Amino acid sequence: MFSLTVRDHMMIAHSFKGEIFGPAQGLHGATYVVDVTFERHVLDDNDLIVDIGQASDLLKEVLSEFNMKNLDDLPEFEGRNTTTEFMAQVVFNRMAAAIHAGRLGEEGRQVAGLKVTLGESHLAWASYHAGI
Ligand SMILES: Nc1nc2c(c(=O)[nH]1)N=C([C@H](O)[C@H](O)COP(=O)(O)OP(=O)(O)OP(=O)(O)O)CN2
Repeated sequence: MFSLTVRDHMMIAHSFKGEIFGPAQGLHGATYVVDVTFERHVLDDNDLIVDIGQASDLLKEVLSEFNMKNLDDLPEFEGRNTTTEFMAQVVFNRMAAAIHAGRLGEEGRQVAGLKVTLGESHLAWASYHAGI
């Protein structure tokens, strides 16, 4: 399996519900480093998994939905904790839907799997990884 990773980041604010979160129950900010790995069994005619520029543009567009937002204000996250791992799956779902919609072209549909990793600091990160 071939894999290619592009990186971007998003700055968000959020708060969590639950004693386990301690001080993070209050509103606080995070700058997530977001890595998306595209997996493919066979390279395309240009010997690419996906074009790095197109993949980077798509990731930036997906993250723009959340960048500089207070995630507590977004109705779709009501009742959930927008943890690092939760947001990794959210970004995964957005990327997978965009690829299925042809946003990386017909060749992009040959992407067999994605891994999305959100780094919340240099000490902790979480991923969601699945076939698409
Ligand atoms: N599995 C996860 N655990 C925690 C997440 C997360 O996204 N996934 N996030 C947080 C907070 O948002 C923040 O990043 C850290 O908060 P804080 O309470 O300061 O950190 P710790 O839990 O590491 O440390 P304490 O010793 O409990 O203060 C927290 N956890």
